[in-house]
Amino acid sequence: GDGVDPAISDRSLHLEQKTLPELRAMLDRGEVSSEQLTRFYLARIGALDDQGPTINAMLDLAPGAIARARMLDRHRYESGHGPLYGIPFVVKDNVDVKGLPTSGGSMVLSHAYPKDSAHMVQRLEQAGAILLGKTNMTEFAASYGEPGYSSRGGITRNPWRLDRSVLGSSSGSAAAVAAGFAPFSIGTDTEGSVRGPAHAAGLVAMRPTLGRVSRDGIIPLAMSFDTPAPMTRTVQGNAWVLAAMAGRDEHDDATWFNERAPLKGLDPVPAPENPTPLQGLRVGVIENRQAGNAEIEAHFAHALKRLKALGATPVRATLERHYLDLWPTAVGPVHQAEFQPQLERYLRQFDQDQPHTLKEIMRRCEALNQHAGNHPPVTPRRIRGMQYRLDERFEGSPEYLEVVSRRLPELREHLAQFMANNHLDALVFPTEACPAPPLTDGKHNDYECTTREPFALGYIASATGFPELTMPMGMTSAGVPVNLSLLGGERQEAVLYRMGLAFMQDVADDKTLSLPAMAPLTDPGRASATLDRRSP
Ligand SMILES: NC(=O)CC[C@H](N)C(=O)O
Repeated sequence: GDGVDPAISDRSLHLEQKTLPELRAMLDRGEVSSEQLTRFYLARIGALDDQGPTINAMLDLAPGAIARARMLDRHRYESGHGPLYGIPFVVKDNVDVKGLPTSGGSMVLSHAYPKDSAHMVQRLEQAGAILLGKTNMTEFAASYGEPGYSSRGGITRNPWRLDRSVLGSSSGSAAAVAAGFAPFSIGTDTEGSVRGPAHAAGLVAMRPTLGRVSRDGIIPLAMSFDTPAPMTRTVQGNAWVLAAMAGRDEHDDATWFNERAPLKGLDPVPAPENPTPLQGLRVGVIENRQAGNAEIEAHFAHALKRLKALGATPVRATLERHYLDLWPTAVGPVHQAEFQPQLERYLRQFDQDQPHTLKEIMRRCEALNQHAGNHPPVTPRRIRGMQYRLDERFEGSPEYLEVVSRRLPELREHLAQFMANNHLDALVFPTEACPAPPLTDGKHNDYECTTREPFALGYIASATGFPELTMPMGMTSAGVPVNLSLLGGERQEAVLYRMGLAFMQDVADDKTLSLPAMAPLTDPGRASATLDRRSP
């Protein structure tokens, strides 16, 4: 390559802090080019991911990103481009990208090259987005007590506090956006794998209605719940990304409704003149949930006041008890039954020398560990977890069929009824009852979590397939962000975005709140180190 462009050596641009809408405006005004942006992010990854704070957010980088950016720059002033044109992004390593392995973080799949890119990756690329690389993740997307760890990538660190977890399993996708490695990322969420990391990293994320976005080309965990989800720092940017990803795909039947009920109302909204833009919207405040942390409760109480000041009507809502404890009766049995057969169906696409069964994956994991001596790359707990999946295969069992054909539809039906009866546009609750936990089990005097299931309410969106928007509502005194969730009715993403836009705007205007408005790791010494290092 050539020398660093003067435009990006100008630290006053603070590209690592720019949100997607800000970058869109800068690109449109010609203040920065896509090539400059791409070089900047690659250099920043080079300086901060494997050295310095060792965020460990990234696995493989995509070759050709700079050439693609240069090509897009040549056509940038032509008409008809959408908001993602020329914008770099990163994607979780359980998503197929042609030319890179889909390893799911596992060393045993580090040479598993997919035949093609996932449908939604193709859609993002058609929209002009530039893939920088794949992100680290909890291996195979399920944690067995070690969120954010993979044998290929090691442990992902939380950019807000390096001794904290960024949760999982979309750990690298969250850390990358928070650390300023890309303005947006794609994660996947089965039972909270995007919402948890968004909470831990202070990001906006939408778990869309199941079927809004195709699951084609993604390592399955449990297809009854799996969905890709966009992660950003703003609500507007998030809506842009979801709109580009969403659509019907003949390879995923769940996407059938996208032509009949497309995403609506996600266009840029002019600055609200109206001080009460949420007038007429009713939010159900779940009364009978488990609290786990005093600071989160204080931020939540404040968030409700703000929603009210914006015109929304908070109403007390008491959920039927079993909605508060969906794992054992609804989510768990499906999760156990679906993983092995769905994974093995996915693995069929790979060449002969790749593993095609869960048993073979386990065998190779064990072989790896034997050669590694004292530091097994695959934790024994994970191998036990896979063994459990092998022992409990019951995709055809009466219990599983009962849950998928009766229980899950009932949960959907009853929740829709509950929201309709109470005229609720959304349910509102803290995304997690506890802040991002310490990375190790060591003593941490500044960590409080008094519930065993901080994510209990997250299973509602998984079990029903209804959309959930999560966004920052404050910072704890320990310096990690905490998020607010809005759970909407089926296909009601637009209403959630409307509320989220007003809420985040209001929060940004409130100078008394210390909010994760900027990417962490922005100290100027590090930024310059970033710029001095050359990218490929
Ligand atoms: N993929 C998922 O949604 C699983 C989430 C869960 N918290 C885990 O890390 O195991």
